[in-house]
Amino acid sequence: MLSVSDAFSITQQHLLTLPTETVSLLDANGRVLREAVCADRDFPPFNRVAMDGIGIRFADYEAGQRTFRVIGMQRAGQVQQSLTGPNTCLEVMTGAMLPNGVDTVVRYEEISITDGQASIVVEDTPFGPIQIGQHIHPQATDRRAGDELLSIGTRLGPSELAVAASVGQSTLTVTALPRIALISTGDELVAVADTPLPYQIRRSNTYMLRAALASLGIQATLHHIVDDEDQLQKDLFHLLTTNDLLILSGGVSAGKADFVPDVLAQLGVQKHFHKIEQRPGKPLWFGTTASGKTVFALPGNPVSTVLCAYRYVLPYLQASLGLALAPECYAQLAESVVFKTPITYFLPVRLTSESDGRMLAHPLPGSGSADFANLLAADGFMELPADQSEFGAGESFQVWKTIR
Ligand SMILES: Nc1nc2c(c(=O)[nH]1)N[C@H]1C(S)=C(S)[C@@H](COP(=O)(O)OP(=O)(O)OC[C@H]3O[C@@H](n4cnc5c(N)ncnc54)[C@H](O)[C@@H]3O)O[C@H]1N2
Ligand code: MOO
Ligand SMILES: [Mg+2]
Repeated sequence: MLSVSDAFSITQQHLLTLPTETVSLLDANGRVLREAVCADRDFPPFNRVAMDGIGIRFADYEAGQRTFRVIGMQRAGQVQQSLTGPNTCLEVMTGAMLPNGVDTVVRYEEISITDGQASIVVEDTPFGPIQIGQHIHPQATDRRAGDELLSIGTRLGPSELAVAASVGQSTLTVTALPRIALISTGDELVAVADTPLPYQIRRSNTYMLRAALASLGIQATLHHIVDDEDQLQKDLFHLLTTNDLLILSGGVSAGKADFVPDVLAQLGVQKHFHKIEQRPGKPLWFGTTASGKTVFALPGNPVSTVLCAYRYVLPYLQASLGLALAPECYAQLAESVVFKTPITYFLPVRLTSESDGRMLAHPLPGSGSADFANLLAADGFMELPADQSEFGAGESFQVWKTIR
């Protein structure tokens, strides 16, 4: 059987090829950028006044002058003005262009203005003694015109959208989102609004998957297929033609109604693996078609479905969209754990961050891969390696965080 890391690599070698599309800046939040965004002007584009007050010539101040005749006002959004004559000043506002001849700004808090004369009354300011160049944000000190501000593969969030707006990008080229169908299978599963008979349960896995995919901005559709081989074949054939990715749950293990692997083979989906040395989620099935479609068939036990979604499916989609994989997260076990089976064990954990900077993982073993209520308290799964069976308190391992 396949190790977790080999299974992961295989999925990453068969990514979806997604086209680009152009979206409005207003619709770009959460999307993955496919074009470099460069500065069309310097940042800031002019010497910018950074405090409300007066603009003076430092040489006047250095020569002992403390009172300056106010000859006008330079507000934000006005064409640049000029300081004329010695011992004069202009009132200047934050965001304005620095007037010609001004090299120092003194805040209103440090001056008083009477009869058109501004006098400096506070010399020892919270920023220190008055200095040449103070409270001026010089042109191009942040970025230069032509600098690359956002690179291909950046996920667009609030800061990125502000930068894109400031350089005039009313539209952006991003990765198109894949069309994804989430398919529950099983005769025992009824709709959420139905009242289950004693031998039935309501389907829940596809709702979990839909919410997890929404974290990537993907709105997947929900489907259900009963445990009937012909029906499964008919419905999956149709869903394969109208989607880029199918994510199934259930029907992939050893039961007499577990038709999914056979039906996928009949439909020409090439199997890359079935079963991984892991718990939960052992019977995971992964394959692709000649036309570039992908199928993940996740084990139906809800905790297995959750683990496979976070450990394989979400990283698969991140990489397909052109995103770098999320940084690895590690934590120390808060108490010792024993797991004797020589397979990777994904232990549900609650995380706490300690005042000494450590992240602690508190085990929440629960009662197995059907106990999905146990995940309500979990922040993720700690990946305990297959070649170890005793895991001591304080030992550090990788954690796959779930969305909470
Ligand atoms: N003889 C063996 N039996 C089983 C093995 C095995 O290796 N040999 N593997 C076990 C493991 S591990 C898992 S995990 C499950 C996987 O089962 P399937 O993927 O075939 O899923 P089902 O049989 O359809 O259902 C299993 C379980 O999950 C519930 N389920 C399914 N779908 C949903 C859904 N959408 N929402 C909520 N719950 C769902 C279903 O009712 C069953 O209780 O197989 C073991 N057996
Ligand atoms: O892996 Mo199954 O997921 O152990 O129940
Ligand atoms: Mg089964």
